[in-house]
Amino acid sequence: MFPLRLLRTARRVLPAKSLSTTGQLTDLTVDNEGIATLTLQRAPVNSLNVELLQELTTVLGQVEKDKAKGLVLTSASPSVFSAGLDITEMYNPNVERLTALWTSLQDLWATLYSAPYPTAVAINGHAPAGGCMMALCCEYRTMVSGRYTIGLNETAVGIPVPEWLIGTMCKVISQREAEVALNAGLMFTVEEALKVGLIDETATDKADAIEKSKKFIKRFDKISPIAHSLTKQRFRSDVLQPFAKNREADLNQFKYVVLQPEVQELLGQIIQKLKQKKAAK
Ligand SMILES: CCCCC/C=C\C/C=C\CC/C=C/CC(=O)SCCNC(=O)CCNC(=O)[C@H](O)C(C)(C)COP(=O)(O)OP(=O)(O)OC[C@H]1O[C@@H](n2cnc3c(N)ncnc32)[C@H](O)[C@@H]1OP(=O)(O)O
Repeated sequence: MFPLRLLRTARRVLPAKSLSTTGQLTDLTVDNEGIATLTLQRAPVNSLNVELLQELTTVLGQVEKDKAKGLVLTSASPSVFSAGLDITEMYNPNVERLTALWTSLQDLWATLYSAPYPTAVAINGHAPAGGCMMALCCEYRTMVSGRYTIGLNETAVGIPVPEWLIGTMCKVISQREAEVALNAGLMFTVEEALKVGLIDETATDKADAIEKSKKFIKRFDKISPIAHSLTKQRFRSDVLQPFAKNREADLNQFKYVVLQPEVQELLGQIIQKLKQKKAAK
């Protein structure tokens, strides 16, 4: 059984910044209404390495412990929300580090997806793969308009999408749209994402996206925290429960897939392409 995470007492409204912490890779601030904003700040593209994944999970635990009214997730980059898993962590990897990478990603997904407080994301740039995964975990998605893309492109980088992530996507867009997109690793433009329901609304800029996210969190001002958290977890339990049972198998499959020579070759080509792109800029 996936442990239920209920907020048993009312959320506190804390004075501005009382919970604020700045880790190396993230920044957490709390406004005077008690809404926490967690900003990814691992330059240049917030790629998720072991340290960033672990710091995010720790900070989410802090947000829960301190009973913030809700959480807005965003990024400090001007054009990238998150580039997903750090590809260099998967290329010619040290197996212990690869294990830590996947275990930390599992922890982050489980913590954010089952968060007992309301969550929203202000997607202020590209959100491929793990970036899209974090957005999908939130209850409300606002994305800044522009030439950005969002989606689960794992198959394009040689990685099969795990069941729990397919389940997360199918809770947001139709199974048909999800199957077509995930099988081929398709990315959505902002307009396409809005059309299929992958995002809930667009924003003119990051400030607008954060304001819209906070407006969503304020919808819960008069809702009992226990009613909210239990209902949310019931909606998500059919994805959370099997995940909890299959964590070890999921980890072993990930390591098996990533260590395949053809996947290593593909990852090497992607790293090379990213380098060439930079050189051409
Ligand atoms: C059943 C079996 C179970 C197996 C389970 C397996 C997988 C589970 C699947 C899903 C779970 C969630 C995890 C998914 C896996 C991933 O996340 S893989 C990562 C996929 N990400 C990408 O493909 C994105 C690649 N990057 C880009 O497309 C672009 O960088 C960008 C994000 C669109 C930004 O473009 P921009 O022009 O602004 O920047 P640059 O491209 O110039 O990049 C700047 C800088 O950053 C480096 N970089 C970019 N992306 C990554 C990355 N993902 N990891 C590491 N480094 C990255 C790039 O190399 C540049 O570096 P520099 O040259 O040193 O400056």
